[in-house]
Parts: sequence; structure tokens; C-alpha cells
Amino acid sequence: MNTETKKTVLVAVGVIENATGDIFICRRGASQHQANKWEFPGGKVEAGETVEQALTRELAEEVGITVERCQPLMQLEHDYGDKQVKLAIHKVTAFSGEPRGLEGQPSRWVPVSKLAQYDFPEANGPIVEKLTAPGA
Ligand SMILES: Nc1nc2c([nH]c(=O)n2[C@H]2C[C@H](O)[C@@H](COP(=O)(O)OP(=O)(O)OP(=O)(O)O)O2)c(=O)[nH]1
Ligand SMILES: [Mg+2]
Repeated sequence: MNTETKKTVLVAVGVIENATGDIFICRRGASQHQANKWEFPGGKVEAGETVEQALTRELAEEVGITVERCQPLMQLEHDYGDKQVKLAIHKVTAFSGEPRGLEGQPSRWVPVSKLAQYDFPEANGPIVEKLTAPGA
């Protein structure tokens, strides 16, 4: 398919931060797109939803938290060849509940200084860079 006709999938992504500054990440499933990569939880924005609504829904479904406060971090577009995505990334700075992998996915809290050791999808490079930049 050429780039003119390829549809871009809008994805709401949450960088969940705890009081210590650690970040919550999950591992994608073996049969998902970008299989087995680590990710910041989130998912596709559905028709009629705002990005924030989608983020709140996805984080409730996937990791069982209620988003109480979030702020835009950055937006990224990436073409994987088989799929083109636009990631609308928010930092989640207040939430209730303790995040865990509700869909059976491995998950963990990671210090920012260790994020770069994880195998994220290619699109995530700038997110990890921004989070680990001095003064971030
Ligand atoms: N959630 C998430 N998706 C990411 C990240 N980086 C990245 O390239 N993606 C891509 C992978 C997928 O193509 C897409 C997200 O789709 P998804 O599979 O999570 O969507 P979803 O939760 O609605 O799941 P599904 O119903 O389609 O199974 O965005 C990331 O950090 N987090
Ligand atoms: Mg998802």
C-alpha cells in the first residue's frame, strides 16, 4: 500500500509515573503487532473518543488504574511498513489503584535510568530519550 492511502491508527499511550519517579511498563503479547516488545500501556482511540478518554479507558482495561491527572508529553508518527501509527503520549501523574497486567501481560515498575535497557517498539525511541534527558 502506498503512503497516500495508508491509514494512520491513533493510539493513546500512558507513561505512568509513581511517587518515586519509576515508570510502569508492560510486555506486548506474542501474537500482537510489535510482538514481545515492552510498551507503555495504551491502545487505539475509538470513534467518538478524545485521546484522554481513550487513555482512561485503556488504562482501566489493561492495567486496572483510574487516571486522575495526566498531561500531554509528546506526539509521534511512525510507519512500521505493515502499519502506520500516531502515538499521543501523556504522562499520568495521579491515579488510583495499583497497576498490574490485567490481560496476563508481564509488567513492572522501572527506574527511568533503566528504561533504555528494554526493547521497545522503534517508534518509542524519542519517548525514552525525552524521559531520560538531563533535567526531564
Ligand atoms: N500501547 C502502546 N502501543 C504502542 C507503543 N509503541 C508503539 O509503537 N505502539 C503501537 C503498537 C500497536 O501497533 C499500536 C497500539 O495498539 P494496541 O495493540 O495496543 O491497541 P489496543 O490496545 O487497542 O489493542 P487491540 O484491541 O488492537 O488488541 O501502537 C507503546 O509504547 N504503547
Ligand atoms: Mg494496547
